[in-house]
Amino acid sequence: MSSTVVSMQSAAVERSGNTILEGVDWTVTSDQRWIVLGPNGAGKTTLLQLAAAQLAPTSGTVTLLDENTAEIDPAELRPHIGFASSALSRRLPYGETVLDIVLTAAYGITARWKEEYEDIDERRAHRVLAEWKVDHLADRKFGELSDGEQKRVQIARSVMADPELLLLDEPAASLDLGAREELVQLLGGYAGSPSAPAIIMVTHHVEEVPVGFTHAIVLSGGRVAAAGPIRETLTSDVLSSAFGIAIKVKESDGRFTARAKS
Ligand SMILES: Nc1ncnc2c1ncn2[C@@H]1O[C@H](COP(=O)(O)OP(=O)(O)OP(=O)(O)O)[C@@H](O)[C@H]1O
Repeated sequence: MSSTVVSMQSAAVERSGNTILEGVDWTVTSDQRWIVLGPNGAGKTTLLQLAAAQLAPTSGTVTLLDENTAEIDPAELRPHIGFASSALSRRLPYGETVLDIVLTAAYGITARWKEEYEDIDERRAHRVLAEWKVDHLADRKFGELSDGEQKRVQIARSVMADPELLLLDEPAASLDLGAREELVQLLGGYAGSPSAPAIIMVTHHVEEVPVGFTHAIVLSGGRVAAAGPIRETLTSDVLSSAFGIAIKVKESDGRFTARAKS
């Protein structure tokens, strides 16, 4: 049975006197995989930060894994929430091995120091690396990997602690076509697994939406322009209105494309 993982009611975020998010009502359940889409500056990363317990709403409520984030130390929630973003990746020690990058996630730290790891952790790290097709790189230094390989290692790291919620901020950004397609396929396979956690993925491109993602939320100017089942939300009308340009969206075999209407 599915359970509610994220619940936001009238959530708003103000920063430096500017309203960045406003009136966000949103529920994510454990069996759902969400795409967050919207123009630059629409508030996508800010929404993800609310869902990661990295940011508290200025008003309204954000409940994560049954805990109101205003009433609990966010540090208690974070081990249950996997998060991969390029900002986080830049903080990873480039000289560490891929295996250590993933292993340290079991302890909520970024660099190996003097921890004694259990065999069971090491076996899980290899299993997770294999799941994201980077196990053969386990002994290589993280900083020496290609962008595509680093992205997959980051995701492996974010699922190492078996989170109940997985947040991905533009996981396919800057990847070439081959690396993007490889990642989108892996994400699709993962999203389709009943044992996967709830997933929320921010992207700029509908072409990056993996098969198996079930829902989408479209932001525009800090507000929810549309939210719901993916095929009802990633429509030409919704995206044309959110991006302010006539867009034609097509879906084929569970994958989406979008281009300006000529
Ligand atoms: N710390 C901050 N102080 C003031 N304004 C901020 C801060 N962080 C973000 N903003 C502003 O909030 C708005 C939303 O930012 P956010 O990064 O959430 O948008 P986004 O949809 O993820 O954008 P992008 O697609 O460009 O990554 C932007 O106008 C941004 O300039």
